[in-house]
This record gives sequence, C-alpha cells and structure tokens, in this order.
Amino acid sequence: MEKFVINGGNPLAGLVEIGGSKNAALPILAATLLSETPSIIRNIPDLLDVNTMILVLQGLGVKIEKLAEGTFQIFPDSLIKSDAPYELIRKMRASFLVTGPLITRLKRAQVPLPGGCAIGSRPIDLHIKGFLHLGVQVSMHSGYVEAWTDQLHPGEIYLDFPSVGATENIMMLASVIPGDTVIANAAREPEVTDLANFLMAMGAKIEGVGTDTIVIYGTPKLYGCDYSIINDRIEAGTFCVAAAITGGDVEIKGVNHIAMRSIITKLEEIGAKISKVSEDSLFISMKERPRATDIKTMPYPGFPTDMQAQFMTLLCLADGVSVITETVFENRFAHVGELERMGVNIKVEGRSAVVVGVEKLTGTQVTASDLRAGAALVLAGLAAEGTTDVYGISHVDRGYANLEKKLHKLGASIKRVYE
Ligand SMILES: CC(=O)N[C@H]1[C@@H](OP(=O)(O)OP(=O)(O)OC[C@H]2O[C@@H](n3ccc(=O)[nH]c3=O)[C@H](O)[C@@H]2O)O[C@H](CO)[C@@H](O)[C@@H]1O
Ligand SMILES: C=C(OP(=O)(O)O)C(=O)O
Repeated sequence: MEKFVINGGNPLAGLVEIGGSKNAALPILAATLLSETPSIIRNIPDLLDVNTMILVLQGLGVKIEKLAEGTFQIFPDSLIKSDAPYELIRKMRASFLVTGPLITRLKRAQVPLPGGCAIGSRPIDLHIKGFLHLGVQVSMHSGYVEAWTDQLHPGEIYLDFPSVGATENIMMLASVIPGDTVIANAAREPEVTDLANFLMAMGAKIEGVGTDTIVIYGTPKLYGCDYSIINDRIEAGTFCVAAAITGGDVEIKGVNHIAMRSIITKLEEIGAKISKVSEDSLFISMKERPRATDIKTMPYPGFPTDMQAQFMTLLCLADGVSVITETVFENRFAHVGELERMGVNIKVEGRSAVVVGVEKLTGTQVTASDLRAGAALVLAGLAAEGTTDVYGISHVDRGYANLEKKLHKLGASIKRVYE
C-alpha cells in the first residue's frame, strides 16, 4: 500500500509548471478513433487515467507509440473491436467516451455502463438521448450499453443539463454525420472547447464552441492531425490553493487566465494576492489568515466542482463561516469526514456544507475516497501541525502527475511511502 507522509507547516515558494489537462486528454484520445489515419497528440499528462484510456484503445486493436515524454502517436486504422472491457471502464467513467467514435467507425459499440462512483450516481441518459437523436439504436442489458446503427443522421439535441461527457460524445459522433447537428444547452468547459478544436484540426466544421449552442456541420471523413492539448486548470487551481494555505509565494506557469477566472476570483475574495506575470503565468501570495466566503459549484464558467474539495480545505482555516454548495454532483462531500479527523468544523446540510473556520489543523491518518478528496487531504496535510499520512493515493494519481515531486520542489515536506 502507498501513502503520502506530509509534515505540515512549510510555506511553499518558487515556480511550478502545470501539465496537460486530464479532462481534455481523455476525450481527445478517444476522438483519435474518428479517423483512419494516425494522429500525434502532445502534452499528454502522465496519469493513471491516461494509462487507462491508452489500454482501452489498445484493447480495441489500436496501435499506440510513445514518441517522447507526453507525446503519443495513435494508429486508429487497426481498430477492430467494438466492445470495451468492463475491467477498464469500471476504473474510469471517461472510458465511455469511446462509444461515440466506435459507432462512427464500426457502426456498433458494446460498452459497459460506467456505473456510479464516490461522488454520485453519474447516469449516462443524456449521452444516450443524443445518440438516439442521431439515428443510433440503443439497448441496455446485463450492465452493458449496446449501440448500433444502419444510418446515422443529423439532429437537434437539447441537453437537460450541460453535461461535459454527453456534449463530447455527441459532438464526436455528429462530426462525421453529413448535415447540421445542434447541441442546445451544451457544456462550455474549456476541455470541451479543446476537443472541438481537435475535431476541427481533423477536418470537422463546428460553430458556437464555448457557447451553450454548438452547431456541428458533419463531414463524412476526418483525418489524423498533430495536436497539443491545453494545460490543466484544475491542477493549476490546486497549486494556487497549496500556495495560499501554506502562506506561500508561488509562480504558477502554464495557466489560462480566462479559464481560471472563477478560481482566481474566489482566491482573491479569500485574501490571496494574485498578479498576472505573463500571458500564461501567475504569481500568488498569501500572508493573512484566509477570509470566509461562500462558494457554489456550477457548470463553466461557474466555479468548478473539481475545485470544491480543495477550497473547502482552505476555508476550514478561514476567519468566519463559509457556505459551500455543490450543485453539479449529488454526493461530493466525502472529504468532510476525513477532514474532521484533522480538527475541522463542518456541518453538511443536503447539498451545502457550512464551514466554521478553525485556527489550525492537526496531522493524523486520513484516506482519500476520490481524486479531488485526495487533493484536499494533501492540502490539509501541508497546512496541518505535525504529520499527516494520506492513504488511498491511487485516487490522486488518477489526476495529478508527480504531485509530491512538484510540491517537494516548492519546499513541502512530502514523500511517497510504500508500506
Ligand atoms: C473526464 C472528465 O472530463 N470529467 C469531468 C466531467 O465529468 P462528466 O462528463 O462525467 O460530468 P457531467 O458534466 O456529464 O456531469 C455533470 C452532472 O450531470 C449529470 N449527468 C451527466 C450525464 C448524463 O447523461 N446524465 C446526467 O444526469 C451527472 O450525474 C452530474 O450530476 O465533467 C465534470 C463536471 O464538470 C467534472 O467534474 C469531471 O472532472
Ligand atoms: C471527477 C473527476 O474526474 P472523472 O470524471 O474522471 O471521475 C475529476 O477530475 O475531479
């Protein structure tokens, strides 16, 4: 078993470079299946989830070559299988994103229902709704989604919620269906935009990217291309909180200021001083005790649910009472119970958590239940008095590359221990 052992109290200082975005890399890797010709994808982060997606593609028959650190060439011409294995899909919900591309290439897909996870039940009804509108037939049995088509056609799809994954699956499928497909109430996340940019680099024509109405003018053939994915705004946000919670001074390089607007605004409300160093770099410093503030998670450009747990840790140390409301996932407060072991004062009432700031956190043993809960516990450990052992760090490895190395370089006392 692996754990992080953290001795808290060191203010972080120096420069950290942000890597490629997990949530952009996963759909873009799936989208390489849409053409028969190879693509080169750059800036792919070295994460467990990326490895899982690579195994999914290889399991479907696709050849993948690593050209350099973070750069892979994908040869989708060897795609032969339309069924994705349960062992991989259950590890990572994003593997369901191969469904759209499989239908376009092989006219059928058999993919296990990805199921729920520690943050909620996470249904896929909106993905299915989109497929049905585009001429796909779908049946579900024994925990599998079976999808097939004789004739795809364009359509108009209204999403009841701007689901990131549903927007991505539908956009991929529609990009090879001649005619105009409209996705209304589409997700506007920067990672959806990155996927659209990749599809356009492959030859698709898409309008309204980054707005809530995306129009895809499909073309029967897409071609592989050379593409570099965007950096990870959630990794950047997590390092911002690490700097703030330790009273540090850190330059964060590889950021998109616009994509991080809600995160930066909330940090400033809490009392962090943030300045723009360059087009892709910011400096964050925090010398005072954090101030309480309220946060409500929302689809982009609202405050990201993937930063909720990390901000909760910061607000646990604030002077005053904060209310954090989670509107995106129904059950994303699993970190609260573990933070309580470190001395926080939080009361969960339905979808809101009332956080009464305390003066200090105390190190102890805690266990991550999911990716961002794990990040929140690491942040708590960086600020706590004494030693914190964070277990369950495979969750953290799903979404952070070299987290402990990057934190150590900034002056944190953190090491990975194999027990
Ligand atoms: C790999 C990836 O990109 N993951 C991100 C993606 O997840 P993911 O794409 O799974 O998130 P969605 O935007 O689809 O989910 C948001 C909400 O919609 C609900 N829903 C979704 C689909 C559906 O068919 N029916 C339905 O009810 C979900 O249960 C959830 O409550 O966006 C989330 C919201 O920003 C992020 O937290 C995840 O990090
Ligand atoms: C919820 C997350 O990811 P996923 O959708 O892959 O579970 C996340 O990145 O915080």
